Amino acid sequence: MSGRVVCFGELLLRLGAPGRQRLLQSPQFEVHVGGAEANVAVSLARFGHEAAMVSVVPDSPLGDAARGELRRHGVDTRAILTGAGRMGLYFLETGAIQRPSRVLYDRAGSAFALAGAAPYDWPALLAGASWLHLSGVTPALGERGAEAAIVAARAARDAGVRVCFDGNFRASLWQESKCNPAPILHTLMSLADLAFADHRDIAVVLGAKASGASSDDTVAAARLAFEAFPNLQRLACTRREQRDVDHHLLSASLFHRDGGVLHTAPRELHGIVDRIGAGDAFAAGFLHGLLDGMSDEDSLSFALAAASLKHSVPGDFNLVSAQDVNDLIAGGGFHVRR
Ligand SMILES: O=C(O)C(=O)C[C@H](O)[C@H](O)COP(=O)(O)O
Repeated sequence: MSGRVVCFGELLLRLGAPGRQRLLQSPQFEVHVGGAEANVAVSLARFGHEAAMVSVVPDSPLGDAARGELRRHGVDTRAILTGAGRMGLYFLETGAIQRPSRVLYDRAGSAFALAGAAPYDWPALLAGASWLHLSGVTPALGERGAEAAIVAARAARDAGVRVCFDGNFRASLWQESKCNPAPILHTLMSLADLAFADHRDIAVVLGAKASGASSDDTVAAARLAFEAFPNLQRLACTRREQRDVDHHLLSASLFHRDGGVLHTAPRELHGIVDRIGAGDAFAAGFLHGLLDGMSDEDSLSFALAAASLKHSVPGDFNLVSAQDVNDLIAGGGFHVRR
């Protein structure tokens, strides 16, 4: 069992300070293409699925390069349109010892944010799709982004295409947008069949009702989400415990509308190379499980292993195959494979 997955969101360029340097400590940046939903599209394509990206980039060498990078990884890029505006950027400074990593967005006025809902012919784009994937990043770009995300999710529901929504709460973007996230995210969650959200995302949407849910009480937050959102069938999240900047424990939970709850054992991640994109790798891993007809337990285990492997790969994309993930699950060890 497989199916086409349509991912909708902004393509970004990441400009990362090399190694563990501070931003602009030296005159170089390492450039990677990213963006939450594009990261999911690349993972799914690498896992063997038909993944299409729907977006708008500027008609410029930067937009062309970003589109080309997705195509190189097997994503269907025919619905990456061009429009007026700039390329969205983010700057990354990777932390070390007691200095945390920092992301600085520079994406106001991007072609994607300016485009709003207008350019997309959703019935055509969704034809033959089994899922639409989108995230809380798009509505955080401002009123036009919020409208675009809601129109896309409604079109998917109207077309009988399941909606996968990743909360991806970005406080700095919401602040800049001057919009109130709660009602917009509430609408999007109400359209989703599958959501990636933890107790903090749920508290943003449901306010005081869920804010009592501590990190030990994601179960209660999930219950509130199922009450509030009748279309929601499954809710998944990761939990990260940081031992130090390069040593984390990553585990995952899955909640099902029928009351089923699954928690994985933590995976221990030492010597982290790059954690950005691990949440997107998790979402793609879980979707892969569902598309391949795996049980919820196996899908969750695959998703966690995929997210864990992302920590070993520089850049936003999780450049691993389903075989790499299955090898990790099988406990293949760390000998050089020859
Ligand atoms: O698209 C955006 O606005 C982004 O922030 C791009 C980020 O590279 C990914 O979304 C990473 O997110 P995680 O998987 O949670 O680490």
